[in-house]
Amino acid sequence: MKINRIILSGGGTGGHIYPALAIYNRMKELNPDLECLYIGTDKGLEASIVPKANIDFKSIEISGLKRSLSLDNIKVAWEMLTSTQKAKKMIKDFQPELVIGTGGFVCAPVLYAAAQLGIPTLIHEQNSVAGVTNKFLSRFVDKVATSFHEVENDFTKVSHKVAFTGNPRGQEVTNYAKDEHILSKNYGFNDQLPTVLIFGGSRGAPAINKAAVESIEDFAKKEYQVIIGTGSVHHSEWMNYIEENQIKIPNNVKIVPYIDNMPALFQRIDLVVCRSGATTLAELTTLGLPSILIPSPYVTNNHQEMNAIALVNNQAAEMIKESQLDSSQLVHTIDRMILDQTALNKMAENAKKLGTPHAIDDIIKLVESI
Ligand SMILES: CC(=O)N[C@H]1[C@@H](OP(=O)(O)OP(=O)(O)OC[C@H]2O[C@@H](n3ccc(=O)[nH]c3=O)[C@H](O)[C@@H]2O)O[C@H](CO)[C@@H](O)[C@@H]1O
Repeated sequence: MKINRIILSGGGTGGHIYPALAIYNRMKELNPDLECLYIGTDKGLEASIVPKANIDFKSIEISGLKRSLSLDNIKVAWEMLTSTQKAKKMIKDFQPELVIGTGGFVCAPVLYAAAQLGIPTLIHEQNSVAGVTNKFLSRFVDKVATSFHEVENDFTKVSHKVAFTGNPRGQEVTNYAKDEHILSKNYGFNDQLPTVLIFGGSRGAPAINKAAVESIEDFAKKEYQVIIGTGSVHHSEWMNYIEENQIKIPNNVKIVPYIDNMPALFQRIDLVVCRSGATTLAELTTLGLPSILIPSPYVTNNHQEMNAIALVNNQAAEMIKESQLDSSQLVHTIDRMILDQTALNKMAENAKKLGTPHAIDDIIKLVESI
């Protein structure tokens, strides 16, 4: 079956956006005539990530539904009404054959409008606990693709629509050719030395940034190199901190706001220190990358800790809780892991067993079954 026109929606954070782009990239590879419109909000990361991927981007306005009773929800209900009308117009103008949503509030009006117009719809849930938007939409869409079997508990009333596929980003990251010189070209590093990548999800994590920045003077004495991705909004704050505290950044440490080419960089990384957002974990597992996971304690139902535990239980990662994180704990754990190549290889192997290298193809099959 050839699909020539699709609308994608998903937003707020990278964890919702990159899976949508991964599906698009594969569908475009299979059908070069594919045309795509991405609907997001101007406030989410999609407003910068999607145009960079050369995909047409249109925005609507919608904020998050509060889980508790709140006057703000009246505003959200009003926005939902008006943005559904706006989304309907965009959908009628674009005439898609399929609409896919990958989570985040913006999907609610877009997928709801598409379902009302009778256009085939699919949503993808990345987490082990379903997001509010996906739970709401599951009643109206045709198919619900999942990445954890545990999430089926959140979709019991629509179990006939649910299918496990894994996270599309897992399949996408395996398609990148290895660039042996990416470390020297992009970071001025030695291409031969072990390299650690520290980042806190797509928006950055203050606690991880703090521990990493406070470790810089220790990192200076090490035989490995460290890239710290602070998250765009936090970068200037930490660079000011470094200047005010007269911390000298050594040659084996590089601090950047955001990494645009993560799949390419991952190929040359030996150990990752990061949050345990579901899309990041799909990448780490499919590539077989050892990691130290520091779950965000600020997410719905503590789902990042559950995500992390799934890896830890399979000896595919180590976990440090944010409450126990400081620079000495961080440096000590990195040292212990990076100096033990055999244990690192074993962890990589265990991680790979949890990967989802066929996720997109499984989603495409699911679409074809609608
Ligand atoms: C605080 C919060 O609500 N986090 C949620 C959000 O996280 P978040 O958006 O951080 O999601 P993930 O960790 O799942 O994915 C981040 C994505 O951004 C990429 N990346 C990150 C940093 C960078 O510099 N460059 C870059 O490309 C990663 O490679 C990955 O593809 O969505 C995830 C998927 O629904 C959830 O599991 C997380 O709990």
